[in-house]
Amino acid sequence: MSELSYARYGKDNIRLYKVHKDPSTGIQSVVEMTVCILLEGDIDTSYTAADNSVVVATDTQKQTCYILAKQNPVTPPELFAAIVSDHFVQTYSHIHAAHVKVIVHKWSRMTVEGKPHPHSFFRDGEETRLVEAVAREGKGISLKSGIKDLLVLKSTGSAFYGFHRDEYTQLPETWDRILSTSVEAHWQWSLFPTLADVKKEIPKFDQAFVDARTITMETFAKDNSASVQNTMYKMSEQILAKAPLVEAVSYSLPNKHYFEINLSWHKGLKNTGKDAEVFAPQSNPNGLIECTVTRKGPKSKL
Ligand SMILES: O=c1[nH]c(=O)c2[nH]c(=O)[nH]c2[nH]1
Repeated sequence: MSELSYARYGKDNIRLYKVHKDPSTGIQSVVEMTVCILLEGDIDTSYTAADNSVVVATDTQKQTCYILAKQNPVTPPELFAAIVSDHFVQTYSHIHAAHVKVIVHKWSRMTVEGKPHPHSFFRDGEETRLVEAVAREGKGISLKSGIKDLLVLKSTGSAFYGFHRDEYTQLPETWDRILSTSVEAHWQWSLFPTLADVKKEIPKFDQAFVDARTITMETFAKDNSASVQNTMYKMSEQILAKAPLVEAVSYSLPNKHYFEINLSWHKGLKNTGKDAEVFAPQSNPNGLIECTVTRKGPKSKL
């Protein structure tokens, strides 16, 4: 005998674009996102007994996403994700949880002849803004925000020495190395009891995103890094200090290695240590350093 242990279903890769047109100024603003919706609830019989009466079709979920985008603001993405997830648990008595992920794709306003252009945009980097909302019936809305694919590099100001050495160790210590990573960071908000509680905090979401991005970049640039581990901990601490409603910050940072190349075989060229100028960027393998940092003491309440 077998039984269904867990199930959820929905629509992934819902592509959505919304334009806001200000008739008084002619200025337009655009948002492009990718949405994933997954529903949980009393849906077991659709799997075990071919009972489709409990299925809110994934097409319905997609149409709902478009309708809610038309009827509500899509920014900040935390608000939109909360609205969509809350909708499913409020609307369907047999749906008890809705997971909504939003990826916001970057469109930055063009500067043309020195002025911000009213309706033209460009992609200045692949970095995305992320939100994961989970609405659970009677248990509130959980929100996790993030940033992903922010590629950074510093050409000095990073060391790595004093690490454990044994018969498996070949890596030399270094007091000056290249440090490069593709930043993925998330910050978990304290639980919001209702959608109205999310709405009360709207300005905090964009502020936290700007602060997290600025802290990440400034700490990366300014810290005389002892290791990826130590630098990412310093970033996390500062985000927690800036955003009182955030209860946990996590980072996932690949250490993208740049190897020195010994060119002494060619006419004694000096290209190692302090003379190193030409390096070989490595696509793999890479280090992968992760952490989650929370506040000490009792959990904060909203
Ligand atoms: O910052 C670093 N952390 C490590 O854990 C590690 N391991 C390694 O080989 N290089 C580095 N760099």
